[in-house]
Amino acid sequence: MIQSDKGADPPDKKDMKLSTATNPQNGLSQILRLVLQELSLFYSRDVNGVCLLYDLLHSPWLRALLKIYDCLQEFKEKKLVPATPHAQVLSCEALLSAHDTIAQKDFEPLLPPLPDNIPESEEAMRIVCLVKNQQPLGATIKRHEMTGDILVARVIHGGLAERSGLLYAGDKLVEVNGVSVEGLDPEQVIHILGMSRGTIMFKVVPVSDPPVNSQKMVYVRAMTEYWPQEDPDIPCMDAGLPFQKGDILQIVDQNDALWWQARKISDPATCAGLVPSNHLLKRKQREFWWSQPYQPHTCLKSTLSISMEEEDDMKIDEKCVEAEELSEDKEEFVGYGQKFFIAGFRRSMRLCRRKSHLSPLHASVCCTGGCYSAVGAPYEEVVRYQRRPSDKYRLIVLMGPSGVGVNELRRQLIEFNPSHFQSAVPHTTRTKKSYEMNGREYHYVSKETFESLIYSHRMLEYGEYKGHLYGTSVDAVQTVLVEGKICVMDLEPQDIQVVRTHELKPYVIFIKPSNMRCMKQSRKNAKIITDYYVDMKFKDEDLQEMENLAQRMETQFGQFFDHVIVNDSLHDACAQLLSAIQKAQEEPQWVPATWISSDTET
Ligand SMILES: Nc1ncnc2c1ncn2[C@@H]1O[C@H](COP(=O)(O)OP(=O)(O)OP(=O)(O)O)[C@@H](O)[C@H]1O
Repeated sequence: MIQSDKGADPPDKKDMKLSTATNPQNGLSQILRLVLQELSLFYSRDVNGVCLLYDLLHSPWLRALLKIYDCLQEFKEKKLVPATPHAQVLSCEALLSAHDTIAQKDFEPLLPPLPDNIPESEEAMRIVCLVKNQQPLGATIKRHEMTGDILVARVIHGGLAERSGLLYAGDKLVEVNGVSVEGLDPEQVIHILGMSRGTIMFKVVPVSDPPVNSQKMVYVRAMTEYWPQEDPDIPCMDAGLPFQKGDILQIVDQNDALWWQARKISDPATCAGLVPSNHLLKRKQREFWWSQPYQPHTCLKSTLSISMEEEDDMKIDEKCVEAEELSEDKEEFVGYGQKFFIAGFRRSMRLCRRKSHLSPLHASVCCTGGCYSAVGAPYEEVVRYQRRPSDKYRLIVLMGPSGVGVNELRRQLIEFNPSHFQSAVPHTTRTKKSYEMNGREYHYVSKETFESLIYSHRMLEYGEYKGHLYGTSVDAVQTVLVEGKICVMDLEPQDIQVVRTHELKPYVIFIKPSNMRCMKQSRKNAKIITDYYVDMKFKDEDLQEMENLAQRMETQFGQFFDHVIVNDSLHDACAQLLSAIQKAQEEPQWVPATWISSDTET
């Protein structure tokens, strides 16, 4: 006993103090402390059995248990606060009762029990149970050419199979819902799957090396459209992803050289779909192009032949020179009733622009958009670009069918804030008039100088009108941007490729007419600019032509449009234009990846 007495530690006063100080309210801990104090008196007197009781009560586990009890008591008195505001109304009891109800419930559908007659030799098999709901399973199958085995050809990203993490491309299907697939065609397997409801059980031999998708995520802009339903080559039509020109696609899998998996960023929640790879789509485009009846290239058309209509135009042009020049002068002097001069709105400049793509000079120097869409890259890699405040502003390009209001909107924008928005001063080879100033209305240059600017690719757009050349140079645009202003220019769509450089980072806004009924109403007092007439009113044919041209432009060049504005009410269109320009300059936008890599190189 003495030994045990010696052996027993005296009550730890320090420890007890600590527990009293930290928790004076503790009921059981406190009682235990007092009992131990009492016992320590008998302990020294060696009363029979006291040592045993003392050791028991002094044991760490009992003390820990009592501490936990005390803590729980303390929390019981505290008010529990739910983590989310809408859970305020829930009481603790309600939550526990909900939990118990759910825990006791058997949810549908019940998975079938695993077959118990799996032979030893089938160790390498995997049983996969997927619950089919409204969604497709998200996997495609194929037959191995040599062995005839039915294999999982690909697992679609974001689909049911991929989310289960149980099926991989290359897995061999052995059974579907207990039916052996040996000797079956993929179509027959699909039929079995189609007939199945609820749970589908696959027996598979797992691929030895499940593919790992380590490629980085790539985003592309579709430069062409694709309709899987019209493509007989697609391995699985239902898994195809249709897209239109200009759609931004996230390429999530490029493991297959021919068929990539992609999803539209406008629809990120859906599972991916199959799209032709860059290489395959290019091949398809080329095949399609060659299969079309021969059409002389639009570039060549104008150099080779001048149609009767154009010859007529030329005759009429001659007759109208006087009226034209007069009206130009009037335009200059009146200056649109402005308090300040805005360059680039001259009638001659606007008319030459319209004819620019017909010009032989133009044709010999650059290839137009028609060419581009036939043989150009079907996907353009894009990245998110956010202009930094120290960067120059992005060039704003407006385009639309003649008469839609491109110049009206551009003019209103500049008038609204001339210290922020500006046009570039164009170049011309015509002689300066007495009231004009070099560098204000135009930069007046010789024909040789103008042509050298064209051949050195310093002209963004140019054309010939009444024997004179007119155009806008890169430097003229840069002059505006360097001044810290936003340069707004209008452009014919066939010139779009020339401005798409990392230097200018253009943001292209397409101005579109509204429907005929609205246009008839809104354009009652509008004036059209033509080669022959000054201030002519819009006729129904003009509005119809505008609508047709707008459709053609969208079909052919829609992939380049960053934003589309329907110019119905001028007031609304101006407000939309302002807001679009602000977003272009201040919010992240998709731009060609080459613009950004060029930035880092320089
Ligand atoms: N939303 C609108 N509502 C009413 N009139 C409009 C509207 N937009 C433009 N207009 C008028 O339509 C006429 C043609 O517009 P504008 O000259 O800007 O056309 P455009 O697209 O620049 O084509 P072009 O280069 O052939 O002149 C002008 O009289 C203009 O004031």
